[in-house]
Amino acid sequence: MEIGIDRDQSVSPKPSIRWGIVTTGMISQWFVEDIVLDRENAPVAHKIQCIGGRDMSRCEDFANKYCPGANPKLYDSYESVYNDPDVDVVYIGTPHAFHKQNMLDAIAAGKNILCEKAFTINAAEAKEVLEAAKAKNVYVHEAMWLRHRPLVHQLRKLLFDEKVIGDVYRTFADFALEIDISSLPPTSRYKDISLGAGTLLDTGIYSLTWAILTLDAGSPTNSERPLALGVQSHQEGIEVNTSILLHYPSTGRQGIITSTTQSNHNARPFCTIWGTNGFIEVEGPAASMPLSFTVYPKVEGDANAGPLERKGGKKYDFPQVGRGFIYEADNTALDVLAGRKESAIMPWSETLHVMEIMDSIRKQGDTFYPGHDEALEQSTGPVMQVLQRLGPLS
Ligand SMILES: NC(=O)C1=CN([C@@H]2O[C@H](COP(=O)(O)OP(=O)(O)OC[C@H]3O[C@@H](n4cnc5c(N)ncnc54)[C@H](OP(=O)(O)O)[C@@H]3O)[C@@H](O)[C@H]2O)C=CC1
Ligand SMILES: O=C1OC[C@@H](O)[C@H](O)[C@H]1O
Repeated sequence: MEIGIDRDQSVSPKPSIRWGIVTTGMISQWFVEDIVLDRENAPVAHKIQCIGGRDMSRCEDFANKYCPGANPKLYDSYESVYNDPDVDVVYIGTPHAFHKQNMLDAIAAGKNILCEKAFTINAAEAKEVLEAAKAKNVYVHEAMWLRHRPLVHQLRKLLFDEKVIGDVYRTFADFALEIDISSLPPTSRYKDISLGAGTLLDTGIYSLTWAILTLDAGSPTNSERPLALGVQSHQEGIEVNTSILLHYPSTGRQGIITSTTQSNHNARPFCTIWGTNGFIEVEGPAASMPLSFTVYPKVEGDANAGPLERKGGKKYDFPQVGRGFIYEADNTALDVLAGRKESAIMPWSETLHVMEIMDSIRKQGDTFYPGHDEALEQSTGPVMQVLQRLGPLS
């Protein structure tokens, strides 16, 4: 069957896309529940063509619970999803450590891919995947769903086109999620280093994304490489706290970025952006799920004389459909149907850009993933590179 021909044109005369879902885990559940929602104005009809997992009974339960009525094929292997000729695009929801191999396998079978964040464990793995995708001429897209939200597009328009807060100079962003590592089973993806456990790749990536989106007007196609200084702390060998200072040399803009699994107490708001004429607070349950932002004028007065009152702001609300996965799903479908190989919202260069910044932070923070990071561990870190450039200190 050709891509994009809806099998039931009488009911839904719109383009359609057939998804092969890899894993029955939590994110696959969230993603599938959203994309099968009945939406009047959906630009694409999303079909769950098949579901692949390591266990057939989990696949059955998944299909019954999260896409009843979709009648997908069920497979007890991921390979069967890659080899299903009726799949237009594969959604990969395994833990980060498997993303590289899963994507290489899907690419070898000639499949288009939407793969969960973090795209891979490090930038070298990301390059390997993207080179394979290029050679095979398939679509690959990192599922950084945040970037697809209408809220983000509106916020960046106000920031960089309309300059509603003047010239941006600073952003704070936080992602806090309380996960008691010691009480988790050793097989949990939050505890098992071989699955990619650690806050930066899991949730710090959102805080970093907020800083990039609000400090770098050139993102995603012409991103500037910021200076990134990071510290990380560990519990039972797992990175549980990351704090990063970002500095953009061309503008002097700075970001303070944090992620932790030691507290549920997210910064409120989870993101604040300051400019020369005002500031913006972004709110929502977490940095992955922004629901509104408020634009405030600059707070005037002498801070030394006492606490200063903020003046009333203008609030922009963005009620989401489902959990908010439809935006990346619709855009992915439209890309694939149009024959594009990259997403304009999260192009390959931006995935590499983010992975390279995270590599640099992990190098400084002494967080390495065995079996993935040997080259990174042996490389010269960013702080040493600066010291070497400066020469001997007298
Ligand atoms: N965009 C977002 O908001 C979110 C994204 N994520 C991302 O999604 C990915 C998966 O996270 P999440 O769904 O929470 O993880 P889960 O642990 O809930 O699911 C992962 C699934 O991967 C499969 N799997 C294959 N091998 C293993 C293994 N050795 N150990 C554990 N699972 C294995 C399993 O599915 P099966 O048995 O069916 O093969 C498992 O259910 C991560 O990369 C994460 O960063 C996660 C949460 C939210
Ligand atoms: O992407 C994510 O967002 C929500 C978090 O709960 C989860 O750990 C993370 O993977």
